[in-house]
Amino acid sequence: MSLAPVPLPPLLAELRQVTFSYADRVILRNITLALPRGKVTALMGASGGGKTTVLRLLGGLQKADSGQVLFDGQDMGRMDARGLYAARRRMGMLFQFGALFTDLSVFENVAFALREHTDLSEALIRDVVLMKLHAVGLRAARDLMPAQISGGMARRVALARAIVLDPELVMYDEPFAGLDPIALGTAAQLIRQLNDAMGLTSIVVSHDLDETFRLADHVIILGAGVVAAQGSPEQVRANPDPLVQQFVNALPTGPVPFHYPGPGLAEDFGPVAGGAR
Ligand SMILES: Nc1ncnc2c1ncn2[C@@H]1O[C@H](COP(=O)(O)OP(=O)(O)OP(=O)(O)O)[C@@H](O)[C@H]1O
Repeated sequence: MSLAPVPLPPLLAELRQVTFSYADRVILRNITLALPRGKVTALMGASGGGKTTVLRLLGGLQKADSGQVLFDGQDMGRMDARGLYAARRRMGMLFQFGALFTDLSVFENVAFALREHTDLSEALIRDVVLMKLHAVGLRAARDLMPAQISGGMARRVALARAIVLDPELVMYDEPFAGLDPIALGTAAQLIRQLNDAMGLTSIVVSHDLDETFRLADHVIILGAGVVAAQGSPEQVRANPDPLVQQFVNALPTGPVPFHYPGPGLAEDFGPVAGGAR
């Protein structure tokens, strides 16, 4: 008798009714979102809306005030230090401007996590590093120092570093920031290729609307601490919510305010002629 394989749950990670605050400032309000397994999810929204905070919660770097952060069906909020460490080993993170170690070569930058977290032989480390560098097109750049490579290449080295331990979930925080259009297109294509070839699940925080909508299978728009929309790129584009429309059409005015919330003008400058507030 042959046993049918047990199907994997369709979601690799989820936030369920999560609320999170820094001190007494609520950043995320009862949000529920899902990362479908094997897909590229884009997390977008206005600056300061809590996107990086979502990544930090998924990575177990912050704890939710309430609600559940599930990774492969397990509640990260209930894990002890050992469980968290094991979960993080299954994740690769490429954080905003994640700098390379400037005094290590490209090769050593990628090898770093292998040396820290495994006891692989030198020969195996070499093979794994060269394989990852090959995947990002930089096998021949192994001996260069970070100062000798372009910004786009550095981003690709950081990508090779993020996938060196064969993670299941890769989190990219603004992987396209500061890249020219060609390097940006290359980075997006790489994220897609690595996701599909390595059977990863990816989440990409990005402000680049066009590239990100092209790249993603699933889009989540965060606005003012809540999920304004989530679904396929087409579903999100068609969502009539004013905040979503302001965002997908890059409109300067709409529900997302220009000013960071705080005291009124009169409070800082005194009464203004004409009654401006
Ligand atoms: N360590 C911290 N302590 C207090 N407040 C913080 C901290 N980190 C972030 N915040 C605040 O939390 C809010 C959400 O920040 P977060 O970095 O998650 O937003 P974001 O959507 O990623 O923004 P951006 O797109 O500009 O990077 C911001 O208003 C920020 O000021």
